[in-house]
Formats: sequence, structure tokens, C-alpha cells
Amino acid sequence: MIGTVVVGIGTAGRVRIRDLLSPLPSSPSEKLSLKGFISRRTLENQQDIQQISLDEALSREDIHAAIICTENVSHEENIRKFLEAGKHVCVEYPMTLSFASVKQLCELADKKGKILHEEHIELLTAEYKQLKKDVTGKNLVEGTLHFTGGPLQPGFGFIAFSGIARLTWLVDLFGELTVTSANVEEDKEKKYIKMTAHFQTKDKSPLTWIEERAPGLGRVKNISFRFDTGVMDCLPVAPRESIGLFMQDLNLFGQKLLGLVSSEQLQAERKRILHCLELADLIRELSQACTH
Ligand SMILES: NC(=O)C1=CN([C@@H]2O[C@H](COP(=O)(O)OP(=O)(O)OC[C@H]3O[C@@H](n4cnc5c(N)ncnc54)[C@H](OP(=O)(O)O)[C@@H]3O)[C@@H](O)[C@H]2O)C=CC1
Ligand SMILES: C=CC1=C(C)/C(=C/c2[nH]c(/C=C3N=C(/C=C4\NC(=O)C(C)=C4C=C)C(C)=C\3CCC(=O)O)c(CCC(=O)O)c2C)NC1=O
Repeated sequence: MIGTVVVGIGTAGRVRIRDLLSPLPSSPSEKLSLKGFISRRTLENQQDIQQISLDEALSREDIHAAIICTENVSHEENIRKFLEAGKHVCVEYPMTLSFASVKQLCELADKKGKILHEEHIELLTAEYKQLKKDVTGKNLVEGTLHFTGGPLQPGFGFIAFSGIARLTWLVDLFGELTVTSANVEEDKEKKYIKMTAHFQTKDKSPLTWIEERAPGLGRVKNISFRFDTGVMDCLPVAPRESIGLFMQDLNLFGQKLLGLVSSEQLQAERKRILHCLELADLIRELSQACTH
């Protein structure tokens, strides 16, 4: 069994505990055994699981893996500590808040011979799987992805990082991108923020990503993709799958730990993760340059 801890008890951390306690029968997640949770607060038992200290988790030999579910700004330090201690890591996206630190941590994972897995539930939704099928084989002429949502709590980082799920969609659908321009409009008092990033695909087709957050805005993704064969201007409707998104991700992490994922797939995934976070870093640089 792979002894596992959950770090950070918020929305994601609670779902992780729930899934670890009732893994999908006959799936890799059954091999993960929950040994405790870690929090910066002192908490009561969560779903009958006890809190343990970070130092205990890092030093115990029966603990082999950590699932990091804190706000984004704390990911880097937690990942580093667990990898240094020789533990595998699953981290909720985005891995960290800079391209440089992601590169370092990937190298550290390789040096230690440990898995460093970044959760991407946005690629696992039924609607996304259908969208991917619908887009595959079509030639993009131009496209826009516009996300809206409520304001984030502090600690979630620059908006291109907290919104990495949308960028990951674009890269997974249309391949590697080049950033052509980016800017951010913000009204801190009103908790309003809007980022606009322009890209080009390898075929030089323009692609726009807008990420907009303000009180009262619902979590919505609007798409408008123009292909040489016609326009796609709404997301496909697909029935929800029976296996939850975080459970699907836990199985992917479990498969990696059990050596069931090919090195080609691991490399392709890492390439995509590094590319997306590098783009997020460039968007930050360009946005900051235009506000000064
Ligand atoms: N929510 C979702 O649907 C998804 C989230 N993610 C990612 O998961 C990570 C965590 O997000 P999420 O769980 O939504 O964030 P939350 O804001 O719910 O929790 C973040 C951290 O804040 C602390 N915290 C939680 N509740 C309280 C509270 N009442 N008072 C004080 N501190 C509190 C916890 O740390 P501690 O226990 O140490 O105090 C917790 O790990 C992020 O990286 C996010 O990008 C990714 C995909 C989906
Ligand atoms: C209701 C309040 C609510 C909160 C506070 C919330 C937080 C939240 N949801 C996220 C992603 C996500 N959240 C969901 C889904 C959900 N997540 C949920 O907490 C619930 C109830 C669903 C409902 C199905 C999905 C699928 C993603 C992946 C990102 C995406 O598809 O864009 C993220 C990661 C950052 C991001 O991609 O924006 C946060 C912080 N989501 C919410 O819906």
C-alpha cells in the first residue's frame, strides 16, 4: 500500500480525503492508504481521519505520497519539502506560480526518482472530452475562450496561473502557442479583474483567452472557434460521468505510482505543463510591462 497524506483542508482537500476513503473498486486508487491530513490550523478529525504534523509526515517511512491542496502560493514550498523527503507528490493545479520554480521542481523529482503529478480535472470533464473529439481534425481560423467567475481568495496568484485550466484547454486543443500580447484591467475596490491574452497557433491562427472575475459573475466558459468548415460557438452538452473528476485524477496519480503510465505519456504531459506555465509567466511579464 502507498501511504498518503492530504495537505490543506479546503474544498479540494476535503474531496481528496473523501475519495481516498472510498476508492473506486479495482482501480489504482485502492492502493493508496490515507495516513492523516496536514493543516496550518488545528482541526478536529476530518471524516474520522486525524491531523498529523508536517514534520511527522515528512519523516514517517510508511508515508510515501502527499496530495497538496493548499492555495497556490503555498504549493512550491510544500512540493519541495515532500520531494526532498523522498515522497511522491500530487499537486492541484497550478503547480506553482512561476515557470522557473516548476522547472526546478521537475528536475528535483527526477533526481529523487519520484512522481510529481499536477492535477488537471478540467481535461477530465465529459464536456471537455466531447469538445476535444469535436475539434480534432478541424483547422482553426480564429478563436476565443472567455471565462468568467467570482473573485478568488488571496493566495491564488496572478490570474494567468489561477486560470491555467483554461490555457491548458487551448494548448491541448490547438497545440503549442506563442503569446503575441497581453494586458490586465483591474479595479481592486470592486474586486474586478480582466485579463486578455492573444496568441498565435503554429499555423499563425489567432487565439484569444479572456479571464474575467468579479463578484456576482458565474463560473462560465464561452467559446467561439471558427474553423474553415464552420463556427463552434457553444460547448457541447455531455452527460456527467459516474466517476468524479478528482477520483479520475487520483487514479491517474495511482497509475503513475504503479508504473502503469508510459514514459512517452509522462514526457508529453510534462511538456504540456511546462509550456502552459511558461506562457502564464510571459503573460504576467507582458501585462506588468503595459501597466507601468
Ligand atoms: N475547488 C476546486 O474545485 C478546485 C481547486 N483546485 C485547486 O486546489 C487548490 C485549493 O483550492 P480550494 O480547495 O478550492 O481552496 P480553499 O480556499 O477552499 O482552500 C485553500 C486552503 O485554505 C485553507 N483554508 C480552507 N478553509 C479555511 C478556513 N475556513 N479558514 C482558514 N483557512 C482555510 C486550507 O489550508 P489549511 O488547512 O492549511 O489551513 C486550504 O488548503 C488550489 O490550488 C486550486 O487551484 C483545482 C481544481 C478544482
Ligand atoms: C460553488 C463554488 C465554487 C468554488 C468556490 C469553486 C472554486 C474553484 N473551482 C475551481 C475549478 C473547477 N471547479 C470545478 C467544478 C466545481 N468545483 C466546485 O467547488 C463545485 C461545486 C463544482 C461543481 C461541479 C471544475 C470542473 C473545475 C476545473 C476548472 C475548469 O473546468 O475551468 C478552482 C480552481 C481555479 C479555477 O480553475 O478557476 C477553484 C478555486 N468552484 C465552485 O464551483
